[in-house]
Amino acid sequence: MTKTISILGSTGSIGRQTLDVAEQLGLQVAALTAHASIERMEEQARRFRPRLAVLTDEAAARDLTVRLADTGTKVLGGPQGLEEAAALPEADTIVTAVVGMVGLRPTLTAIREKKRIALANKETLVCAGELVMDAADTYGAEIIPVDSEHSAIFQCLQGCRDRREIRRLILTCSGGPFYGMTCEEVGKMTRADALRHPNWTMGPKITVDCATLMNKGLEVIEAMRLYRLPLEQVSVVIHRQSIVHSLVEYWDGAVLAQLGTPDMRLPIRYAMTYPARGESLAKPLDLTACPPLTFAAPDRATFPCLHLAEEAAAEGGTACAILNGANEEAVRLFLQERIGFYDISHLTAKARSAVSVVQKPSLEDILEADAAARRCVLGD
Ligand SMILES: NC(=O)C1=CN([C@@H]2O[C@H](COP(=O)(O)OP(=O)(O)OC[C@H]3O[C@@H](n4cnc5c(N)ncnc54)[C@H](OP(=O)(O)O)[C@@H]3O)[C@@H](O)[C@H]2O)C=CC1
Ligand SMILES: CC(=O)[C@@H](O)[C@H](O)COP(=O)(O)O
Ligand SMILES: [Mn+2]
Repeated sequence: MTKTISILGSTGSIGRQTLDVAEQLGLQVAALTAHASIERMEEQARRFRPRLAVLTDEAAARDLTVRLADTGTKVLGGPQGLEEAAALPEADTIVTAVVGMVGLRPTLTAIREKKRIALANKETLVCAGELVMDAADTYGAEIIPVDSEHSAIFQCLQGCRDRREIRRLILTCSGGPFYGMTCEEVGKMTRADALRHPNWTMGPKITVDCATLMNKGLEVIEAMRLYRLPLEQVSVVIHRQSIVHSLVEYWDGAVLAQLGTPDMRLPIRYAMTYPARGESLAKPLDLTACPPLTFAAPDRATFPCLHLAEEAAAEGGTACAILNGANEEAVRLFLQERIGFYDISHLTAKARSAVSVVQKPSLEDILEADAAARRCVLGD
């Protein structure tokens, strides 16, 4: 059971909900980090009194130092601050809630420090999942998934003593805001349209990934790495209501599912209280009041990002880091309204064709693959 946390990405959607859970469970907070959200960070630091507050943007960190001068909180600037936060001895649990593969180095640091890692930052596992899981085994660090589907699977695997009993994992997928549209209709969708997720309120990058279905592709890779299963044992089903969070099918035909209202505080809380369960303060799921639960096959032709991710997963090596780096840059351009919706999949496919894949990669190979993919998307 967690007593003291540090949160990497405390000002974001997962970070803020983690602080709500921390308050409810009475946890201490050792460190908070963000990129440039000065006001939100000042408010959080005054409320939770961490020993360390980090803003990776140096100018923002200088401003925060002045603002927090009357508190006992030390302020650091720059990306290396994330690793300092991940290594702080007071924290037993590090919540990785930054967006993007910037979470990779601090996650490795936390693993070396044998922390419990409550992992929301899926891009880290997509780019370097094998390295991360091997390091966790070597150092004896626990990785508890926070992503709702992977938490659901983690919960359905409690009591499974032999992973060879699993026939397949079934990830549910809402289908996003453009479900059921034709390619022609989808091609006209704007930033504002893509940011309207049907069931979840999340940060902008993951919300766009849900609209392209890249989020589900990243989650397929995340599941393969977390549970060390091949692509053939990870499937996707459209479930518009986001009430069944994912399922595990065993070889004897039993299919176990975890259900709940779409509320990230449940998987966040479970990662803190595991193996025990805390109490939810939200309204319980009322099965008689919820809409009919439906299931359908995903449309990989209209949403090519899912297939792009599955192809990268099948190829292995640095293919997933290339996919992820290209997608991060393409989504950034889409959010800046500089490219259209289908340019995200086109640019990602272009980077996958242009950048060579290295098998059995080192950390340096992965970082280089990521950088090359980003250069390809930006035309550098
Ligand atoms: N939101 C959700 O419900 C879910 C999220 N996830 C995953 O969790 C992660 C976080 O998602 P979410 O909370 O939605 O994202 P948000 O965009 O809401 O928050 C991102 C956080 O990361 C910080 N950050 C952004 N860029 C950098 C950077 N370059 N260096 C350091 N810190 C940075 C932000 O700081 P600042 O505010 O200063 O920009 C903010 O604190 C993602 O990997 C996402 O896929 C998984 C499942 C559900
Ligand atoms: C809350 C969460 O875990 C998100 O990753 C969510 O799964 C997004 O929903 P879809 O990808 O199913 O649209
Ligand atoms: Mn998810």
